Amino acid sequence: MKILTPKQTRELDQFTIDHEPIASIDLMERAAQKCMDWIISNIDASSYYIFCGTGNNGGDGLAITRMLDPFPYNKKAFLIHFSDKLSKDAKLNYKHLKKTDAACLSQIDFLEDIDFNQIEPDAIIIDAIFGSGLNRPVEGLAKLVIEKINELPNKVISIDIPSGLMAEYDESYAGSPAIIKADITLTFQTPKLSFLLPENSQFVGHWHVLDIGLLAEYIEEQKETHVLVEKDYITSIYKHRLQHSHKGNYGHALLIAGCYGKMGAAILASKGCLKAGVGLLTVHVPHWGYNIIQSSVPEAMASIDRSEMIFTEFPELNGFNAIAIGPGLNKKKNSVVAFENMLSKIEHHSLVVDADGLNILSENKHLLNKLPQQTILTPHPKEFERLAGSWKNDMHRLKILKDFCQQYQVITVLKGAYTVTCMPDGRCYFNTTGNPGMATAGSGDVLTGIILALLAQNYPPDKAATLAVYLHGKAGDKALLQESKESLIASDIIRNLGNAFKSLN
Ligand SMILES: NC(=O)C1=CN([C@@H]2O[C@H](COP(=O)(O)OP(=O)(O)OC[C@H]3O[C@@H](n4cnc5c(N)ncnc54)[C@H](O)[C@@H]3O)[C@@H](O)[C@H]2O)[C@@H](O)CC1
Ligand SMILES: [K+]
Repeated sequence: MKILTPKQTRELDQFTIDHEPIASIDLMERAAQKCMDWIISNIDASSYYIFCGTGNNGGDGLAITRMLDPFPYNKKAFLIHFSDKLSKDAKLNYKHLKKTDAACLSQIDFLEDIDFNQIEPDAIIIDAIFGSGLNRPVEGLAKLVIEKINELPNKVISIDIPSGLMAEYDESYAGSPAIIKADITLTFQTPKLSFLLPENSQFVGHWHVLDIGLLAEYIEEQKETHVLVEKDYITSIYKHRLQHSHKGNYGHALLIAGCYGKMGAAILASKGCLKAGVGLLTVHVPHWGYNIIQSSVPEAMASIDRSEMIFTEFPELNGFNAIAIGPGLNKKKNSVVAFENMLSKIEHHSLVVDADGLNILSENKHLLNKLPQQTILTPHPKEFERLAGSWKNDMHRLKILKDFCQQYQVITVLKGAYTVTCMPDGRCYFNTTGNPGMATAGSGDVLTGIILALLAQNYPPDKAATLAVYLHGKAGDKALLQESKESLIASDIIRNLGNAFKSLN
């Protein structure tokens, strides 16, 4: 699903109004009705307090209040009068509500006009103060109201976007205190980019996309800049296996991993790679790790380094079509030299760099310029900070990520909730699978193995990265059927990769 910018969202509204065609007031009615349908089916409460702004988001809130009328609920709507200029459709809905139930409607000019004590703790607050039209931090009366709502124990449902949160913002917006902390956000047609940034999960709560019938035709024409990766996208890139195929069809991968004391990382990455369908796997390990890898992963072939303890050389690369380097490696000088030598020998191979491979890059930045185009880097946020510098907020981090990928023409998988895969042209793909149980030792090594396997099977690097991230998360979700978030370990992710693949059929 494409994520639209605020400008595109406005254009999409207008496109629908012009081409469906539909009057804007009827579109607002449709949006409010979708919210009502969701609320009636999912919420069990007897009182609703609806806080409305003066723009179209407020118009939605006023329409929802009217739609509550046939139901036996207590309801009260507050028009937060931070501007004299009501939008045209908010004004119409204001008049309409006044006719239906004038008693439930109050205009609020001062914070004291609201008796917050009357709001029962189990009542639902509907937040329709600001939507996607917000273009600066909230101040004055609206700020006071938002702060007061955040102090209440009530469940809050935000319409379209928590009031005070911008759909997109720059680094200067960090730390704005007046943002509604919603439990649920009902957003229209596509999610907003800010929903996908970790720092905003405290505001957005659980979000649901409501289809209000805005025209897909417009969305299809828009360039993919930010994409939410869901099953439909993944099934469109997943290649089914042919009946008459053999292991030679699925590539030969080289994994360079492990050192004295860190062979587990090499084992986990190897198993992830094999379970993700690679034809053949060779693991290059220090001499010391030979027995370990042979006995733990009998399906893999071993290439032995002359060094007892660390990575100092690499095998002839010709026979391989994809290479991964980094899990459980180390950063010693001889390994850096071997890594640099290997980079100069890479021709047609796809490359993944993880863990200590990334640390080598951040301590030897000149190597970044030597990475083959479309190399896939898989940092967690700390590793990314070492590679690309620090950020002021998560939106700023996204900008740094895009600049980094464009500068070095690499693909970066920045791990976390909604792991984002950024392409060399700046396109960003946000993953939707996975869970906090996967924040566990070795989880990243498994991901590296999966990416390596998909590259070896000839997936283009951008698709290999997004598909691997999705499958890795899905395997983690499947593992949660037997495990808890605490008990889940990297081996459970490997064990559930089969279920993750099956879920694509
Ligand atoms: N246009 C359409 O067709 C539809 C719009 N819908 C609703 O309309 C919303 C967008 O409405 P609007 O564009 O009217 O904007 P909002 O209702 O989000 O904001 C109201 C107005 O406040 C002003 N403003 C922005 N930041 C402010 C601040 N910090 N302090 C004070 N005033 C500020 C802006 O001029 C804006 O027009 C969506 O979020 C959605 O809820 C829905 O009804 C669906 C259909
Ligand atoms: K809102």
